[in-house]
Amino acid sequence: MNCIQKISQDIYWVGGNDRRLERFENMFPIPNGVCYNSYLIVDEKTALIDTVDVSISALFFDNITHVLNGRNLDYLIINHMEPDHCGNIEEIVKRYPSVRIVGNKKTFQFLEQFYDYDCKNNYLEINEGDKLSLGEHQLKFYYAPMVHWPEVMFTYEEKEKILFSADAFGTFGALSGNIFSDETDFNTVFLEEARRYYANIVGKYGGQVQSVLKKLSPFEIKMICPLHGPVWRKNLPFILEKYDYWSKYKPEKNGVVLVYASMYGNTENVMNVIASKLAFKGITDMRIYDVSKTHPSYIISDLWKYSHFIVGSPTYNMGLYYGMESLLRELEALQFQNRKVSIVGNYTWSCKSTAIMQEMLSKMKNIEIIGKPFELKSTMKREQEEALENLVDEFYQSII
Ligand SMILES: Cc1cc2nc3c(=O)[nH]c(=O)nc-3n(C[C@H](O)[C@H](O)[C@H](O)COP(=O)(O)O)c2cc1C
Repeated sequence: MNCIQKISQDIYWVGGNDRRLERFENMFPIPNGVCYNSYLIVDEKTALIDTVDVSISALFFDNITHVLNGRNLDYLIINHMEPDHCGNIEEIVKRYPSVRIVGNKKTFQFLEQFYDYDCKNNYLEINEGDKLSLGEHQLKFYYAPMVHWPEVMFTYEEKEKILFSADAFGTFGALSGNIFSDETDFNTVFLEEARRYYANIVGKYGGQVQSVLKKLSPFEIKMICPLHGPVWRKNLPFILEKYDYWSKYKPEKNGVVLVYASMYGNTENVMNVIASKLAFKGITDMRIYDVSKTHPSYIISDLWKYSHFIVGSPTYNMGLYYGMESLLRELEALQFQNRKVSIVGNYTWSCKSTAIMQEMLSKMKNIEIIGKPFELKSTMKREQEEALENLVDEFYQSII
């Protein structure tokens, strides 16, 4: 049974949800599932914009068949060649042998790398700014390299001023019937997941996102149709502003995330003491995470949101506790920048954690280390209280 949505007079959502998948990219937990969006434009010519993951192929073909209602599919536009959107190209060509597959040079290169099916005769290669007429609807193609793969392009529909934005402006989370973000309680249901999706998946490519935002700025956009999550129709400035902040690595909020590793609870204890002292001084809405408990994608998402953070970790095998090391490596790989941080190290016989955290953080762009790193020798002693108080003071002053 088909399950479609109309997003305008001639444009249909023919995607679907997956609430069974445990991890997106086999890495990121998705407790609220995910949706794969695909859009079908019905005009003098018909055009499908991207396909879906193979996990929902049966539903997808029910949807297309229903909307086409016996008509042929003339074009398949591939904005993004990642398998969660491309799993059905071969089946599309088998069902609609005359379909023209619209993509750029890199799209076709990737298509041939992933799939053996030879459909070269179907290719319609476009360049930046090329136009395709469907009748009343005119499509224009713009490259959006590394948002978040090199072949990515955006398709702009000129009549209704709709931007088909590939993975940009997407979010984790399945749809609950409502296709438009303004029909959802977006801030409660999706915002945290949209940030987690951005920070972890697109986060590394802030510069490229900024270039695309500049490229789009002269266009009038009435709707944004991403490949995951709800469609943006009202309140477009809200998501555009979020993207501007996220891609500039600009914190959305003055606030603190405390992240620690701890085996016996002593580093954890100091992090709690620091948070309590900051709370006493008036800092609100802090977040504390144990790297062994919380998936890094959630921690990274909050680090993207807040202006300040504190890291605490014991020494482990003359190195840094693995979970903390992995988190800091991931942040560096994501080009995380523009934050203020303080450090808490712990050890029993030879301290390495403090220096390693310092070194890893200093490799990141514009990460300012506040105060003298606070070091514990197994547990915090009374005579260290003044030093901790001083660090908290300095850290507090850097927030207000
Ligand atoms: C497997 C293992 C390796 C460790 N390696 C070191 C080390 O190389 N140097 C050191 O000084 N302490 C090392 N420690 C000790 C812890 O860093 C130390 O006890 C610390 O105080 C634990 O902090 P916590 O109470 O927050 O877990 C190691 C502990 C474990 C279990």
